[in-house]
Amino acid sequence: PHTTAARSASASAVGAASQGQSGYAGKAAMAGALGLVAMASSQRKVKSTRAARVAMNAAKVDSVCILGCSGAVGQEMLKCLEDRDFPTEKVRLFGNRSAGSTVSSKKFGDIVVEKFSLEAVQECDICLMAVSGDFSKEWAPKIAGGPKNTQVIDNSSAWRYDEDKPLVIPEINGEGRVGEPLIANPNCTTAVGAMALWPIHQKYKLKKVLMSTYQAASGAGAEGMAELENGLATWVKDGAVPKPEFFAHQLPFNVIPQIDKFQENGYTKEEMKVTWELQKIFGLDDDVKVACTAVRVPTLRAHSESITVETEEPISPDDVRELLKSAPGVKVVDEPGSLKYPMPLNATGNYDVEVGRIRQSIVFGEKGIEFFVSGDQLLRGAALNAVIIAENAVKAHA
Ligand SMILES: NC(=O)C1=CN([C@@H]2O[C@H](COP(=O)(O)OP(=O)(O)OC[C@H]3O[C@@H](n4cnc5c(N)ncnc54)[C@H](OP(=O)(O)O)[C@@H]3O)[C@@H](O)[C@H]2O)C=CC1
Ligand SMILES: N[C@@H](CC(=O)OP(=O)(O)O)C(=O)O
Repeated sequence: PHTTAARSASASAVGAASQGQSGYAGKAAMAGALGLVAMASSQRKVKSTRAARVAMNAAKVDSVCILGCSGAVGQEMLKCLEDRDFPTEKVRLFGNRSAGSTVSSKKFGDIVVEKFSLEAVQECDICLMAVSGDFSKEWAPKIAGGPKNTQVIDNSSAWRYDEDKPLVIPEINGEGRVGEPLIANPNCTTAVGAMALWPIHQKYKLKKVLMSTYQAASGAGAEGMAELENGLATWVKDGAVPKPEFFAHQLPFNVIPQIDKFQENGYTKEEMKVTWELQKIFGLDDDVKVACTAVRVPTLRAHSESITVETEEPISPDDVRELLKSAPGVKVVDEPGSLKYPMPLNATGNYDVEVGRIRQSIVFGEKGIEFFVSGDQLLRGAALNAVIIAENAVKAHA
């Protein structure tokens, strides 16, 4: 059946593809759209090609599954597995409303989306989870282990703050924990900022971090993207934006300074996630302070952040530029004279987080800098991060 979710997600992906994104970005969005269109229209049965059983210790696994394959993150996970030539014989897809539809994958063939069941997911070596935190709370611990010793890499916030569970950005703190049965992926805003902050912390030691964010509609999932697109399309047609159903307020022509629920201290949960998760991933001392203001903006994809840091050691913009040029997962885009700086449209569909506008802070002087980052939160903050963790797990078991 062609579900509402599949329809709106495919519309979103087509929209992203036609939003002026070039190269990988446009292609990625269009491929996602085509995949969902195929998923919706085709009921073809996938021929069962009984792959030779390859154990986890042969640098290639039998099967990887994506649980939540039709969502904003799940669709990108399949693209990452394809683009990175992930060492697996087979990819299986699980969903709820999308179950029964077919996704056409260039690399893995036609894949029929299966309804979630514990037994079916536990037939896979690795489960990439892109479902809600509540779903993950209930099912991730049951999935991890089982007859295939299934490893779960979870994108939700369910396990991030659990002391026993690794919270991993592979380029930062991935070593040593790749074999754990359940690994948590960070919040997308945290992951995008962390790519630039980690090299700075290692060299100059962070003392204070102040962040303001500009977060795209897709951060709220496929339905968030659809509401932004539909709102703009209706405004063009009728001259008015419909009442919001998904976001708390109208997003077109607006910005909303609330993402997730307010906490007792006046910050939102999204803002506190940045504090909690940078502390855990970087292993920050309690006296290093991190504060964030998280804002939803009417862009489709890629989160941007304005970041000010105070450091223990003197720091200069030129040194930071040089440092970040060789940092993994980072691309320095910092030529104000030729109007080159990070922007979400340019970061969309790219693995690297763009960093620019690097300048000495007039607040913190020689021990402070300010900069701007844009990174594709569906990739760096979710799908790509999870797939790199899984790649490292396969390599480690080889
Ligand atoms: N969007 C983002 O930028 C980021 C999201 N995350 C996290 O990743 C997770 C997924 O987010 P996102 O992709 O945006 O969400 P979406 O709302 O776009 O997608 C949700 C997915 O969950 C599936 N699902 C829901 N209920 C079930 C069920 N009972 N059984 C099987 N599948 C089910 C849906 O399947 P179906 O359509 O078939 O019903 C859909 O594929 C969330 O925990 C989110 O917090 C993390 C970082 C970034
Ligand atoms: N909350 C983020 C995306 C997200 O899903 O984050 P988390 O996985 O921490 O709930 C946003 O809306 O942009």
